[in-house]
Formats: sequence, structure tokens, C-alpha cells
Amino acid sequence: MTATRGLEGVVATTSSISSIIDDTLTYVGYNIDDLTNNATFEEVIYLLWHLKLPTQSELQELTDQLAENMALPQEVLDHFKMYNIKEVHPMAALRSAVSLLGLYDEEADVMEEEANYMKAVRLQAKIPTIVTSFARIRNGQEPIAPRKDLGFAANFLYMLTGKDPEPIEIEAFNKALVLHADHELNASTFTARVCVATLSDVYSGVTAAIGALKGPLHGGANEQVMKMLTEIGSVDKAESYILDKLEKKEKIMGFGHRVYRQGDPRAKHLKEMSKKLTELRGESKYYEMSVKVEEVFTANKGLPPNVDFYSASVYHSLGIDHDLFTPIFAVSRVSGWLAHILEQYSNNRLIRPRADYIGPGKQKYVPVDQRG
Ligand SMILES: CC(=O)SCCNC(=O)CCNC(=O)[C@H](O)C(C)(C)COP(=O)(O)OP(=O)(O)OC[C@H]1O[C@@H](n2cnc3c(N)ncnc32)[C@H](O)[C@@H]1OP(=O)(O)O
Ligand SMILES: O=C([O-])CC(=O)C(=O)O
Repeated sequence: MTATRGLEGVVATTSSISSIIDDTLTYVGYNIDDLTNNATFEEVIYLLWHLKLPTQSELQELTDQLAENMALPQEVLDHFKMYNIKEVHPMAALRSAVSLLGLYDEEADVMEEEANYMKAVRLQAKIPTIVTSFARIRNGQEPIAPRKDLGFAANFLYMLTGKDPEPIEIEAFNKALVLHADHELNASTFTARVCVATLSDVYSGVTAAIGALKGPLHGGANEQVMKMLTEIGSVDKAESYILDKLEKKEKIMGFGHRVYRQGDPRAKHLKEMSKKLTELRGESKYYEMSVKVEEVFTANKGLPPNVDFYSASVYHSLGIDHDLFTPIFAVSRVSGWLAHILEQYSNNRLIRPRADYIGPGKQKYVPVDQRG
């Protein structure tokens, strides 16, 4: 038995949800460019869960179900008072809140298909409310209830700020949600599938996935990109900053990818939005710094930016706190996790690979009082 480090190139399941072939990303056969330019996030959720685009009435039904399920149990809101909310990372709070949510769902352990689908609806609906409520409570503000007249993207921004978002903000946020929704067998989705393949419940699968997304080599990279841009501070400092990091053999967050070789097809959409939004806000230095970082990094390492790189300046331009960037990734990616969880249940087999043992050979047990 020989191990493949990081399971690189290992094909671990079949799936009908999304594919990356020759650097082209599709959801159920629809090119990501087409979906980003045309679809609402609600349509994409439906697509991932049903493997077809919805009709008008199917879309309305899902939209209504999401709207009806956005409110949180009071216990979940109350639990934010149990710890020092200002000190806690919102990804840790989200992970805990989703786990807690499972305790208040009477159907949490009901494994029928319809019950699992409705849990998916409830989780997709409630995760934005968790993230926005957390963000407001830690600022001493009351959580804001969602509005029935707003779509998913607009509602998130409204619940976060209490203000009616501008059309360009809604467009940018909707695109970001579409772009982050699914990505084949990335680390957090694989985690979710491994978890539920034991026939554990949907809440456990999503809680595990949030834990995997949190790490800086995966979803956590977008917050680190913003930290880097803040540290750089101005365009003229970008080149020396990057060269110094490379000299020290440090990784530059937001670059590189396990699967893409020529580049991540999602990055160009975020780059375009970053340009538009940073100019609109009079903060084009964040876009310009990003472009300079890309130029210097790719010239030296030949690795193009991934989805996390330009999403940082997009979210910053939307006025979002930097530590909420990864939770926002989860607000979108939960749609993909749930699609994969439902797919796993529908054709389940325990996921249990092997390890290539490289420890000591046979040893004889020595009682503790005789060990030197
Ligand atoms: C949504 C997402 O999850 S997208 C990914 C988000 N993560 C990041 O942006 C973090 C930065 N990027 C990385 O750490 C990596 O590119 C990963 C984790 C995304 C992919 O990693 P892997 O396929 O395992 O590549 P690995 O980390 O082994 O890197 C291969 C080589 O490229 C280098 N490399 C890869 N990415 C970077 C980077 N961002 N900065 C500097 N060097 C890099 C490595 O140092 C390594 O060089 P070496 O062979 O000389 O040691
Ligand atoms: O696929 C991956 O390894 C990481 C990624 O880009 C994503 O999850 O969107």
C-alpha cells in the first residue's frame, strides 16, 4: 500500500453535482460563467439539490420555504450570551450554533428523504440568520428579522446592516454566492460526506464541514488575504512585501489550487466586481494592491489567484467585517454541502480508506515499572 499525500488525484466518489474538467467548472453541466452572469443564488440552490433548474413555481416554492425558515430558536440567539462574543471567531461561533441548532430540530435524527430535504431547507435558511445575528449582537445591536420582499442576497445584506442594499451591492453579493456554492470534492465537502456516510445526521455533517472550511488553506484564506492587503497598505509597498514573504518561503493566501492548473475560473468574476466596487467606494487602492500582488506573485511562482483572492476586496467594499468573510463562504457553500449530503445518503457506502503504516515494527509490551 502506498499513500498519496493529501489524496492528490484520488477519485473518491461519483457525483452528479459539480465538475472541474480542464479548468472548467460546471454545476450540473451549467458553466459557472453562465450561472454567475444570469442566475440568482436561489436558482443555484435548487439546481444543486434537484439537479435541474427550477420552473417559476418550483423556484417560488423554495423561496417561500427559505423565507419561512429563517428565524432562529430563541435558545440559539441566547447562547451568544454564554461566552465573550467579542473574543470569539465567527467561524467557531457558527460551528457551535449549527451544532446547537440540531438539538432544537425534532427531526434531526429522522433519516427519511423528505425529512432530510426539509433539514437542508432549514439549515440553508438559518445559517445567514446565525451569521448576521452574531455580527449584530457582538456590536451591541439587535438582530434584524429577514424581509419577505427581498431575495436571499439582499436579505443577507439587509439583516447585517439594517439598510436597504443598493442594486450593485445585491448584484455583487449574489454573484459571490453563486460562485462559492459548490466545488466538487473540496476539503469541507469531503468532510461532510465522510461524516454522513456513517449515517450520522445532517447537522453533524454540516458542523464538520464548517470546521474544515475554517482553516486558512481552505475557506479561511479570504480573511487572510484581507489581513495581507491591510498590512501592505499601499500599492507601492506591494512588490517588496510579496518578495519578502517569498524569500521567507511563506505562502501567499489566495493563490494556488490543488485542482486548477491554468487558473480558477471564478477569480475573474470577483476581480471584475472588486474593480467596480472599490472604485465606487473611493477605495480603489484595494483593487490596485490586489492586481500588483497578483502580478508579482504570478511572475515569481507562476500560480494564479483562486476564488479567495479577489473576494476579499469585494466583501471589504461591501462594508463587511473581515472576520465574517469565511462565514459568508459558509452561507453559500452550505448549499453544496447539503447537495452532497443528500447525494451521499441516496447511494451510501461507509467511507473508510487505509493508511500506509510507517511506525515501528513489532514491539514487546513492557510493564510500566520495568520501563527505562
Ligand atoms: C476555496 C479554497 O479552498 S481555494 C484555496 C485557498 N487556500 C489558499 O489560498 C492558501 C494558499 N494556497 C495554498 O496553500 C495551496 O496552493 C493550496 C492548499 C490551495 C493547494 O495546495 P497543494 O495542492 O497541496 O499544493 P502545495 O501546498 O503542496 O504547494 C505546491 C508548491 O507550490 C507552492 N505554493 C502553493 N501555493 C502557494 C502559495 N499560495 N504561496 C506560495 N507558495 C505556494 C508550495 O510552497 C509548494 O512549493 P514546493 O513544491 O517548492 O514546496
Ligand atoms: O476545491 C478546492 O479544493 C477548494 C476550492 O476552491 C473550493 O472549495 O471552492
